[in-house]
Amino acid sequence: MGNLLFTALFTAKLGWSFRLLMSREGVIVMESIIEVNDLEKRYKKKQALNKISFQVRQGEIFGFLGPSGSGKTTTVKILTSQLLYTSGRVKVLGIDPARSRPSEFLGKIGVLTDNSGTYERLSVYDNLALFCRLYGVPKRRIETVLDAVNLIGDKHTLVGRLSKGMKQRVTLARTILHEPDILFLDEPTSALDPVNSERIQKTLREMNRRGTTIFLTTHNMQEAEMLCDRVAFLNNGEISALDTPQALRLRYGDHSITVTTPLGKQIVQQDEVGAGFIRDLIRRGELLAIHSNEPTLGDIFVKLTGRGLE
Ligand SMILES: Nc1ncnc2c1ncn2[C@@H]1O[C@H](COP(=O)(O)OP(=O)(O)OP(=O)(O)O)[C@@H](O)[C@H]1O
Repeated sequence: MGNLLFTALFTAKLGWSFRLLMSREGVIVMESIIEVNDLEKRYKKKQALNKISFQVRQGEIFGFLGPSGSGKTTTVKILTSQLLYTSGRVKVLGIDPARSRPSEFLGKIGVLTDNSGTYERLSVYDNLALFCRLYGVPKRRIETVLDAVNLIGDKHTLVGRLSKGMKQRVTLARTILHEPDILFLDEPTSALDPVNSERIQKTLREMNRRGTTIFLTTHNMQEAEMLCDRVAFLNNGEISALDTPQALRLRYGDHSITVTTPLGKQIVQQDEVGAGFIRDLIRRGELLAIHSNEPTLGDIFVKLTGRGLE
């Protein structure tokens, strides 16, 4: 962005105001929707975040991956104005969450964390109706969000009678009720079975296609691979890598291929020697199968940090 000619050219209205910048080449680019610089958080003696920096672009699904205790929830709480930070600079939709006015800020974001409460003694529908009033959203939105989280058939059930996974889906429905510009999701599918995880992931992709930026924390690497445009690896309060899943796989893969021949499996490097070997196998009709050995995000995490994501 160093070669930007003009800033603040336009203020477009897409739910919130964002600045469009024009580069020297005349290409319009969008500013970051989340900007974090040298963010530090100390809880008494515990250094939970150690000067982390990252940006999230408008329209991205950004994954924050890290094992338990790495600082994911702390980051989400800071970004959503639930927790004050020790030092650094943080901007979400151009606002410092620590200095935000709840009435201005909270209507623009949706937050799903452990403590996103629902009322156990109210039905699913009445819970959502309450939040419709709070956000000034028409009640007809309730059917749409219940369908998105696969709870239409349970709308008259008391929330207290639902399973943990179903409660998590009610909370997600509440989180997306007011169509926020940014969704912060802390482990959104951790309590869900595979069918409902898939349904929620589909809903998130649809919301993203309609323009919602999503900040997702997870230690589920398949989920991150499937959903995220870019991921950051968080370890002990520090970011050890940040890029698209594909770029990370290319950078940290060993560029080898597994070939299956009548004699069994063999690992071959992607170089001239390997190419010659594969050509010979094809000529002799002995190449039965071929697979690239791309690492998973979990493999890369272990390679970089020496520990797993679980
Ligand atoms: N209120 C608190 N007081 C003291 N230490 C805390 C507090 N909250 C979190 N921590 C510590 O800060 C570090 C980061 O915690 P955080 O909850 O952000 O991690 P996480 O990556 O979200 O973990 P998990 O996946 O288990 O939720 C941990 O060492 C945790 O013990």
